[in-house]
Amino acid sequence: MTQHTIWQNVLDYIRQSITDVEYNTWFVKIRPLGVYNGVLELGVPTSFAGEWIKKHYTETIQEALLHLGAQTPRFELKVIPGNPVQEDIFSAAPEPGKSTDPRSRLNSKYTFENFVVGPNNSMAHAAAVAVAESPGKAYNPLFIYGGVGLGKTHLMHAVGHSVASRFPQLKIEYISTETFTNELIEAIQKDRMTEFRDRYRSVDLLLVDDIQFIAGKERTQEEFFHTFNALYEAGKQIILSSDRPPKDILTLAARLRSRFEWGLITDIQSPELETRVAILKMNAEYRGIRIPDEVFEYIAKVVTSNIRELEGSLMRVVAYASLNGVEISKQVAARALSDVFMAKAEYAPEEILRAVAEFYGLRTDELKGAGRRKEVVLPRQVAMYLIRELTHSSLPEIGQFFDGRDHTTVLYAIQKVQEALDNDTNLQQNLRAIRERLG
Ligand SMILES: Nc1ncnc2c1ncn2[C@@H]1O[C@H](COP(=O)(O)OP(=O)(O)OP(=O)(O)O)[C@@H](O)[C@H]1O
Repeated sequence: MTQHTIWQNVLDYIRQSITDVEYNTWFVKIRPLGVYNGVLELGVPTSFAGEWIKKHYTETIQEALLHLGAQTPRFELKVIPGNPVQEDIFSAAPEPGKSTDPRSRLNSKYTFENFVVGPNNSMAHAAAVAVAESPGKAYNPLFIYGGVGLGKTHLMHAVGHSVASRFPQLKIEYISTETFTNELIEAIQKDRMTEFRDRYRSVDLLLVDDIQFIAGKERTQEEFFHTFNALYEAGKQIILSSDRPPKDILTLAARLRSRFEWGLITDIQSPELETRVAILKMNAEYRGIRIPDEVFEYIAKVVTSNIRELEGSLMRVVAYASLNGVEISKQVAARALSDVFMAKAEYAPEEILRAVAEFYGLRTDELKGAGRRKEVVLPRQVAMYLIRELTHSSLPEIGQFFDGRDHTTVLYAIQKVQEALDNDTNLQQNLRAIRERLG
């Protein structure tokens, strides 16, 4: 099992530095065979592929192993003719739009059985179970919101799996808002609107991820409005996920917002320590890895941000121990995670501006510009506040960045946000979400 963990991490790292063509030609067919005395053994389909990879990618692979914490990065290539495709336990998040069978877009790991219920998500979980038991009848739509990597997609897919096995005749469609938008644009361009409408209006369960991205997209909102109505009136189930509640999705047409509020709105919060430990244990069990309890506790204490990072950290510890030929212990975990948590991010003002603009569904030039519309003023103040907090920029520099404003304007904005943060839990949550986006 461990070699898959390591290889998946290596691939994730390598992908950032090579082209898709290189990746698909040389890396997709490599199979991790095992780790023997700290040496990662990799299976390649032909000796030609082996030689090519050795000649051109040795450094790339070694660098990835170093990054994973291997003291001496070593790997060996073995020719495995016919190279059987193994079951991928790391089935990546589904890529909507790439498959023709909507059910295959559901990630097989994202089931109710694999979902740990804690105080942070029990309401959302209960609502999802109720919907899975009687789609279209319990809560419609079900609107799940919460920060990055906290399990919204997992819960949606879990409903999909459960409905698929209980009611095999029902048609299920999972789609991200981005894909919905892209498909809509394509349908308009290719004059295929009838097909597009038929497809989305004939489903029994529609799962739409990241609906906050519909903000500011008028045509998509219009089309989604009609899809929503058609399904709702026919008693079909709709589940929506978002990083914020409907009332905080600015530039969302009022008629859509009110529809999103018709059913049940439920949130997922960050998990507390016990739930984080339980999630780590479940993950290890799912992947067949044995780890001492104190290591779970250690990881759960240092990684508090989100569950995706929690899982990533567990995998890093497993990979680190295996590559260095040591048993997993608390000390080893601390070493494996040390550089991850030492590095404090330094952001560029542009990056922060972009994250704030995206969050509020605005353009960056609107944030920088002179507009005094209510919807722009607060986001602009938030951007100034975050730039001050997360960069070394001085007040005059920030003023300059915002189209040459005076530093007193920046100071005023920062004070406004500071004051508001004292008792505005909504704003506190929004700032947390933006920081999470920055990573
Ligand atoms: N309660 C849970 N129990 C077990 N695993 C969980 C739980 N919540 C989240 N996870 C895992 O955490 C990872 C991130 O979850 P998911 O992708 O559903 O988050 P998300 O809220 O949809 O994030 P994003 O906002 O980035 O779309 C997944 O691997 C998921 O299986």
